[in-house]
Amino acid sequence: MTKAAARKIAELFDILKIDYRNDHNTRDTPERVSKMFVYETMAGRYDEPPAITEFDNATRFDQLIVTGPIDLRSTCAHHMMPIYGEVMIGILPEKDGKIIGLSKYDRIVEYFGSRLQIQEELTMQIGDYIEKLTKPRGLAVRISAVHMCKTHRGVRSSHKGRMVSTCYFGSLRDDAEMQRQFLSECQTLSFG
Ligand SMILES: Nc1nc2c(ncn2[C@@H]2O[C@H](COP(=O)(O)OP(=O)(O)OP(=O)(O)O)[C@@H](O)[C@H]2O)c(=O)[nH]1
Repeated sequence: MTKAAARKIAELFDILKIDYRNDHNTRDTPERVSKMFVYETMAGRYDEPPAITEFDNATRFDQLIVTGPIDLRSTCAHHMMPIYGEVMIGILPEKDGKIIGLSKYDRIVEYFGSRLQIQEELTMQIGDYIEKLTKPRGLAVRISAVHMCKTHRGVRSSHKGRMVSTCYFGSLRDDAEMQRQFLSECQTLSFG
């Protein structure tokens, strides 16, 4: 796949009149970009989802857990420009359910970020995956991100401008008080 993609990127460079054959800086760029797509920025399309260790909820802990900020690195589906930001995840565990290792939330974000995305779908995909895996009582996924397709081209908006998207699952969907608690924890974690 990397070899075939590198050939096509070289073809694109020819069309764009980028002389990668003679310019020492771009000589290996078709191969580099190809490897970056396959092994890095779009790896989530080709790799298996991360292995998730599940534990019994031995102490029957059923209060809100919030983890974050988890760094988000993704790529916009429309212009293939970077999306970067932070993800906060809130979990209301089921007393008789499963809990997963804390680091696995970061791995799940990395996995779904490593492909062409729009933020709304990314938010849902992370939530759906965690919900199916652990069946918590409630779940919240909140993403705050900068879209470089807006800051580095097109409208060239402020780098401070972010998009925030939040998805609630299970009992958190209709529990305004618990949503407030989640948002308050997000604020605490964001500002240390
Ligand atoms: N809702 C949503 N919109 C996004 C996201 N990422 C990019 N967009 C927007 O999707 C649109 C891209 O489609 P077009 O309007 O066809 O692209 P364009 O003509 O190059 O638009 P401009 O960016 O305004 O120059 C732009 O308005 C982007 O700002 C996202 O994650 N969610």
